[in-house]
Amino acid sequence: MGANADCDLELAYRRFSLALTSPLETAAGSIDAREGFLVRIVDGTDTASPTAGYGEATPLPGWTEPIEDCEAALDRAERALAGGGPEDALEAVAGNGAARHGVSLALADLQATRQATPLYRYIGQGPMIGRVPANATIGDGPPDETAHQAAAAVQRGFDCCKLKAGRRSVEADIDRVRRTREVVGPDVELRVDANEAWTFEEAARALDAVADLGVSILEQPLPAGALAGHADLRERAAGTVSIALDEGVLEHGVDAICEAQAADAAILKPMALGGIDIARKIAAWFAELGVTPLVTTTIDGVVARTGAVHLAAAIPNVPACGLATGELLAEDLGRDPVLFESGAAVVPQAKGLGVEGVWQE
Ligand SMILES: O=C(O)CCC(=O)c1ccccc1C(=O)O
Ligand SMILES: [Mg+2]
Repeated sequence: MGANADCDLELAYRRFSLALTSPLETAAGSIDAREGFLVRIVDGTDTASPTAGYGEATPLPGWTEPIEDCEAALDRAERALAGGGPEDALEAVAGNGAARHGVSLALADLQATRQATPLYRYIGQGPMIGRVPANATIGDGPPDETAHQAAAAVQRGFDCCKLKAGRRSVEADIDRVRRTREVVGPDVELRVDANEAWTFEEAARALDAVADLGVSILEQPLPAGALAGHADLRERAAGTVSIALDEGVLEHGVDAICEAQAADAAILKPMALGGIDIARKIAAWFAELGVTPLVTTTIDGVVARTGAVHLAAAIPNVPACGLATGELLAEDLGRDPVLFESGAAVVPQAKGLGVEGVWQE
């Protein structure tokens, strides 16, 4: 594809590092900082008041390409956009989840901004949405700390908490959930995410216990490869607890998961899937086949987090999503346009993403 005569798009990116206030403990390891690239695409033909779009490429080990590959892909995209157009830039980052996320988000933000449309309406063509429900994210800490953090989240207005699990024995995790249920009471939704930690026998024990504790979703109890195992857990749960796949979504894709009847819900991480455009199509496909799509960040900066909020707003009737992760960061790329009120993210209604002031010269 040749250069587009109507526009002269220029891509630039810069590296950042954001510390977490305290490490997020998970069964797959501890996350203590997030390093990535802020992406900007400017239309150079608009010399009077240049329009810009912003994206973020924040790789996470085990979930996306390594940061070196991400940088190399962004470098290719910069040259592809200068010598060609948007399609060439997207082709240059294909297969690199984080890099494609950054470039596609910057392009979508630019286009939605030009059309004076909030990003979620630009990508979804759907109705106006005021808020999307969100869960609080609670790390895999000791029982007291877990219960205390959940109680504090409820104090801040959340009515859904997702507890990370799987670093301890199943019995210790059941104790963590029991203590948490005791302090938050019966009306708060509790979910458990084991990040692939358990054997089938362990997962079955955990499932029976968390069912009695009123847990709504058990996320990725078994390794990603275990499609039949998750299908067996679904049968065992018999509708009491929903089984969600997260790592398994990346490994198997929509059709294999639905065919195996391995999930009630699917966790979609736009950073890992390659962008909110791709994630939105996957969400619609899952929904069509009766699996409930959910959105979560990978503990990203404000640009990617806000992109995830727009994605969630483009999914009809989305349940509580893992969007409230900005509070885990000690620093950010700029001011957060998303407020949380009564456990819901207030969706920005300004044009584009609605993120401003992230690219100081
Ligand atoms: O869903 C949430 O509440 C926040 C996101 C989250 O838990 C997460 C963040 C980074 C990497 C993996 C995961 C996960 O869901 O497994
Ligand atoms: Mg998960």
